[in-house]
Amino acid sequence: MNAYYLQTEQMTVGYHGKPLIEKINLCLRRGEIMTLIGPNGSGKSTILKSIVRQLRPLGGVVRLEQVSLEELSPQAVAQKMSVLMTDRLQPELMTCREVAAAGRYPYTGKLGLLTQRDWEKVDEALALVHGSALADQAFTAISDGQRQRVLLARALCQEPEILVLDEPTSFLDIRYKLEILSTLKELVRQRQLAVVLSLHELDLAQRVSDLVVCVHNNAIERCGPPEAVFTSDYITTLYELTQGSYEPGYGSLELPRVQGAVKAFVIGGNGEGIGTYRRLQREGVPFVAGVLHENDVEFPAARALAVEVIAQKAFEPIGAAQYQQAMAWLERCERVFCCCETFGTMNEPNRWLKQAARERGKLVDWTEVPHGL
Ligand SMILES: Nc1ncnc2c1ncn2[C@@H]1O[C@H](COP(=O)(O)OP(=O)(O)OP(=O)(O)O)[C@@H](O)[C@H]1O
Repeated sequence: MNAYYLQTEQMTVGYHGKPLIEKINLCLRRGEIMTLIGPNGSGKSTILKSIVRQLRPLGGVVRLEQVSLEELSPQAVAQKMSVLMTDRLQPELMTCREVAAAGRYPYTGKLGLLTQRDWEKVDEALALVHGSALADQAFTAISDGQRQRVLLARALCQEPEILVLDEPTSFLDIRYKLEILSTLKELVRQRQLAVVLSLHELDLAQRVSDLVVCVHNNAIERCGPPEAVFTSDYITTLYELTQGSYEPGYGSLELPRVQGAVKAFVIGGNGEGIGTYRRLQREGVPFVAGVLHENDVEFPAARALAVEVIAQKAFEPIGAAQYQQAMAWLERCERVFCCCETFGTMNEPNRWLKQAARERGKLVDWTEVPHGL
């Protein structure tokens, strides 16, 4: 049986004896990634700090392989668990290689001397996070993102069985965000690590996590696989979104649609309309989109940003009713944008719409439209 590696049983966390979240029960196996999400100040870091003993839980037990952390020596814990928290470390006069090497101390003797083998592990870990070139630079003289990678190397060369990371991707540019999360995913697969982390990037959380834990309203409000958590309705509730919307398919956010008298009609399809919808939104132009198949990749963006979307059921040719509805809007609008170059049997009426717009002198070449339509 694949037993749980990490378990929190009725763990209550908080500060100065005052509970913030009570009776938290979380379970994680090796080979799995658990991600904590939730709004600022909801308690993600507090939970992580309590798991790693930086903060003493106010109640309950944290177990590693069924053994309470209280019963394990600090060195035994350090050989199993590496931690990367957001606290800004400012070690004076240390090179990045020396900072990363601190991860090896659970394995050194009393004098803390590193062997050749230890240094090899340090260099391997630096290479894993693409930090080899930073090795001899002063830790205080590199960027926040570079520092984050060196600290991850420190956590990795500790050769843990479980990694606990608080917002490991903050400060990283998109390349390193992707690289760090892919490295983590690979380590989880190859070394059967267990990983607990907190993330603010919902799109990344959706892609890397086996389990997502939602922290909100002083509770673990929901916990489950990403498919169960990342629904538009729930993410709106979790983050108390009052503006814009969340699109679960891509894990993306859209700004609120522009309301008001409709000025433009967009003939979309094939994903090519998304850029136009966003530009009209940015420029404050209320628009209608159509005729779009409900399974078109751009349908969610159109639904989020257009005043109205004229939709056709998936896999069905555009029907007469939808075409007439679109024509009625087209007649009323000042401008028509067509993002499609190609038409087929399923969207032939969109070609007629484009032709109608051209005949009425309404068809706009987007590239020639000045800003502030
Ligand atoms: N040392 C502390 N003493 C007392 N209260 C604290 C302390 N640190 C954090 N808190 C409070 O605990 C609550 C949870 O904070 P925490 O840092 O765990 O949230 P978070 O979900 O990690 O937030 P963020 O997404 O902004 O990092 C907040 O209300 C915060 O003000």
